[in-house]
Amino acid sequence: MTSLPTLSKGEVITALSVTAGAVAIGFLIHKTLFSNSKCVKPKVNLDLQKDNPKVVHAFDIEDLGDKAVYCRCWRSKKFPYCDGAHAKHNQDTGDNLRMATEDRVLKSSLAVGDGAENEHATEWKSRRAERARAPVPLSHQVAGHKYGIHKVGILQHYDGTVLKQLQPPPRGPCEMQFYTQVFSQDCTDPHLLALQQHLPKYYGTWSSPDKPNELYMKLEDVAGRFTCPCIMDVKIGRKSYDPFASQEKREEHIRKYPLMEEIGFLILGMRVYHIASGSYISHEQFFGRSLTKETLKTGLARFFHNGEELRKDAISTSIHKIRNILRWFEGQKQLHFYASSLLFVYEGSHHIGNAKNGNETLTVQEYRAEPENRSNVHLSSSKLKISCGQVNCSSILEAIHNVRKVNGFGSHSLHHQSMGITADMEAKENTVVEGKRSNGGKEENVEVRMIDFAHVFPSDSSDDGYMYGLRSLLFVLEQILKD
Ligand SMILES: Nc1ncnc2c1ncn2[C@@H]1O[C@H](COP(=O)(O)OP(=O)(O)OP(=O)(O)O)[C@@H](O)[C@H]1O
Ligand SMILES: O=P(O)(O)O[C@@H]1[C@H](O)[C@H](O)[C@@H](OP(=O)(O)O)[C@H](OP(=O)(O)O)[C@H]1O
Repeated sequence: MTSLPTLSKGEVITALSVTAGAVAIGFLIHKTLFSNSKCVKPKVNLDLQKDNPKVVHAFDIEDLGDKAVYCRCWRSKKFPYCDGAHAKHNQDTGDNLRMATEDRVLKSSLAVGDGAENEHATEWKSRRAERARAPVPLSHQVAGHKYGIHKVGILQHYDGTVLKQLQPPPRGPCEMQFYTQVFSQDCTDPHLLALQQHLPKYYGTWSSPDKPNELYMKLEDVAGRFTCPCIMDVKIGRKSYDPFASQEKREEHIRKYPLMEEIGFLILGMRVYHIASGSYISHEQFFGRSLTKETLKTGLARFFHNGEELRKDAISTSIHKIRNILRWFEGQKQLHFYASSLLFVYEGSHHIGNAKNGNETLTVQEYRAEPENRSNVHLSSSKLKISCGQVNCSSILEAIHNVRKVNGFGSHSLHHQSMGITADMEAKENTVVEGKRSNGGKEENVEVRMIDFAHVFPSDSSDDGYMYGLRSLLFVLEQILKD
């Protein structure tokens, strides 16, 4: 048996020190390289929802108001909202946390009373309000031009009106000129006054603060007061191009719908509310162009069929309204309308009388009482003066003529003629007070309005092409009713 060497006291102490050092170094190496505990760092979240794998808070942007001040130190008693706990945390630890400092945080800046931050909050508030007021594409546009990369057409203003961007000259300025004259406060021309009731109301011009040079016409939304509006756009007249159209444009229009001359109208688009499915069926321009003399009646009838029944009430009210428009045309010889449309709207929902209160949209009287809008009209008038030289209602013929001349286009004869205006005077009785009619529920559930006036020309004869179209349309509608 081998005996262990005997160590002196000094040797024992040295050996123990070396061993302890080696163990300590080994422990440190192990801890650094292998131990899980290397991940254990001071925690941000000390005690909030510890049984939850992830603490998530979602906020609706619309709900963000003055209380949108969020805790970032995770020590708030009101978490996720800030209670000022970060101040103590910063003091204790030398940290530099603060409440959430996003754009939407209003309370922080307001509470602090810091001028710059208040300005920031005010600016944010106004940006938010601006965003909420930004126009959106009109959801119920059934035909017409669409512009720009996003192919946006008519817009919907937050106040319920629609915005139609001015088309390039001469169309846009001519259309604006036409609306301005018809709805001028100084207007005394009985024909124009009588025409008001057949048009969407005109509320002057509008432009966005970002793009003040893009001018829009602000118009009554003809479908705005309906719950489930069925809408159809029908172009009226034997020619869909004006007398100054190039040969190329004439040929293109004739090629697109050779029957226009004979039929006198063309369905540009429609959407119909189908009761059973609770959804809209839409037809675009190709549908209208595919209709022949044989299929025209059934094609047109589609607009009045809700999948369950033919809405004869809507047809007869439409006929009544078209007759009123025809009467206006029979009494005037000063304007010719090309490529202009009739916009049909009827209430598609089950309950007749469902149309929203007509007074929800501005009446002309209300508009006239509104100073902001009045200044808009002055703006448009002064712009017009530059191009037309005048805005007096009595001189609509010269004004339209001038717009066309300024833009290098010709004009029809400028002769004024005095004519029988009995029918117009009758119609004038009803002028302007749309939405306050008292002739029963049915009328209020149907609209037939003239729209699209980019090609209106002064004349000294009656507009036979347009009247032909109206009579033809009346004939087909009456046939549908009879059948
Ligand atoms: N005042 C209005 N109220 C409701 N909808 C409207 C109104 N004006 C236009 N619309 C919608 O926008 C569509 C196009 O309108 P409008 O005919 O004025 O535009 P446009 O671009 O000049 O047409 P086009 O390409 O036929 O010349 C209409 O078919 C209709 O759906
Ligand atoms: O229905 P589509 O096939 O889109 O055809 C357009 C439609 O006829 C428009 O009414 C017309 O504008 P105007 O009524 O102002 O003439 C436009 O002419 P444009 O191409 O000259 O703009 C046509 O292209």
